Amino acid sequence: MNQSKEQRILNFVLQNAVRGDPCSVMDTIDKYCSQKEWAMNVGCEKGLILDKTVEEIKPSVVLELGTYCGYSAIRIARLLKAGARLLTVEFNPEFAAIAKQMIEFAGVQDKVNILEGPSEEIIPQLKKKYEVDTLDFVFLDHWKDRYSPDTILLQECNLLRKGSVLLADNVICPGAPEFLKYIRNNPSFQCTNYPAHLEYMEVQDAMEKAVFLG
Ligand SMILES: O=C(NC/C=C/[C@H]1OC[C@H](O)[C@@H]1O)c1cc([N+](=O)[O-])cc(O)c1O
Ligand SMILES: [Mg+2]
Repeated sequence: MNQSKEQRILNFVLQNAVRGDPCSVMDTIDKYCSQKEWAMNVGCEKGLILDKTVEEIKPSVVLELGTYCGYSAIRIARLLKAGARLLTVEFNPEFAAIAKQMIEFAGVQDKVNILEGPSEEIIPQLKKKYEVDTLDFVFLDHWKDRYSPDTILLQECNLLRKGSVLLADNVICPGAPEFLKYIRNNPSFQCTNYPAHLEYMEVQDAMEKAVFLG
């Protein structure tokens, strides 16, 4: 049975990146996906916006929705302080298995917990099963039509506190119009838009940051 694109990306990393070096893994994934096969990693341009947001917040507890191959999980985890942790949710078991190997190769596995399953099932479990009080930072990069229902669910589960920061990828391409409408009209959120390009393409995209005001 021929390999998946995600398996080819992992193999390229295992053969070309430096084990234990997160930047080397990120650079190698970006190299493969810009030169050989496009894939939906946040990429290096939008990755810098993600880096700056994480460095600004210095979060202790991070939730990522949409792990895929683990590129952004590695990107975030490499910047986390000692004792801080990233919970990343992935619905697709094949992607979760690839991400696990990618994260271990990068050497950030001690900071990352991959939670397999649909976000709408996992979010309500975060407090009791995963011992989360509130989330300092949430990176939304999963199904675009889940961004607003999951943001509502995070609030219903009391997982946001005054100052919690959401950062959403792809609000222009593929687009998350319902999320933008919801979040920009909600007085409980202070929104900022960061124009950028779709990963590895000369196509307009943007990220949206939303700070929960409590
Ligand atoms: O669908 C996208 N992301 C949805 C990801 C979905 C993943 O999370 C849940 C699902 O199991 C999948 O593994 C996407 C699509 C494009 N795109 O250009 O098509 C670009 C991006 O950055 C994206 O995050
Ligand atoms: Mg994305």
